[in-house]
Amino acid sequence: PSVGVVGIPFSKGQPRGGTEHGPALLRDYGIVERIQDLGNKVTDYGDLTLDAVEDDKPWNKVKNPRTVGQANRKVSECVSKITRDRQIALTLGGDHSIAIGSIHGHAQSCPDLVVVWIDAHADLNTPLSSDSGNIHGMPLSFIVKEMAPYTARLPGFEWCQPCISARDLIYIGLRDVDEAERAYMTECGIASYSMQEVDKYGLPDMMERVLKTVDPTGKRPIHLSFDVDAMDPEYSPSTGTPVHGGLTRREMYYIAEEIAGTGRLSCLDVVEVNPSLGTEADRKKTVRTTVDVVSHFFGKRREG
Ligand SMILES: CN[C@](CCCC[B-](O)(O)O)(CCN1CCCCC1)C(=O)O
Ligand SMILES: [Mn+2]
Ligand SMILES: [Mn+2]
Ligand SMILES: [Mn+2]
Repeated sequence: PSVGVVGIPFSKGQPRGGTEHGPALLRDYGIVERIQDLGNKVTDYGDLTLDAVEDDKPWNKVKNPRTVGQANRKVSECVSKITRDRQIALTLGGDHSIAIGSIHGHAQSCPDLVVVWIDAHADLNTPLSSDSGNIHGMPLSFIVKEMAPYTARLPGFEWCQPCISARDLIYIGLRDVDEAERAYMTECGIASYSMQEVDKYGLPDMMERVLKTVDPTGKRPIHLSFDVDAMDPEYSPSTGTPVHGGLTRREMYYIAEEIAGTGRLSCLDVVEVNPSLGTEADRKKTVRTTVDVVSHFFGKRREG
């Protein structure tokens, strides 16, 4: 298959500087070559140029709304182009707010996509419900149509229309969900396989249920949004919002191999690697694990 890689050096969806260096670090550790060596045809589109918007005052408590909105408009245009050319888009973040643009852009060329969101968090707060005001905790509230009654239109997001239904979204790995997010998930009927279900069903059964729930006909393009904090901090310590009790390296390999096995992966976001956090050893461990996991999304199989 052919893959289009784009770096999204962005950190304004959250307060910890460093995620803007994610794309460079992932490239330094050979993420492009690893995918090429697996027989994929890879086009590297380089990094987007993302500027801060002057005088970008908060909206209520929400920080950097115009800067995040403007950046995601560029992400949407880029991902729309890559997926329109029938390439699998690989977006290298950057914080998770970039998923607003990547799903929006992907949906322009693949309107029947489904979203598998692998994360410790639901990222379903709205500009009104968020206690942090960090947009990386809100991306899905801009994207899920059923969230419209609970959210607000922000300056900088005039271009962004919700583009998926709640039934086209499913979570894996949740273990730190805010009260409001839990309520929205119930209200909108969004399916989720938290770490409790991972333990209850075990990965093989769970992955079968995940794919049957969100794509029963087994025909729809998959948008996989991978927040590295879904993994246990033992494997990915250098990330902004680590939560204990996460997925192991082996579990991520299995999930990635199952998704790759569908042959329908159409866009993969890899977000929230923050090289500025933790020790040098933490940084190395985080990026090496992430590059390894990504190779399993693009054809690496332990069976050979
Ligand atoms: C759980 N929601 C948080 C974290 C969002 C993480 C975003 B991700 O992209 O990394 O997944 C935390 C909200 N607060 C809960 C109460 C204690 C302080 C943080 C938020 O800021 O909305
Ligand atoms: Mn996230
Ligand atoms: Mn997260
Ligand atoms: Mn995170």
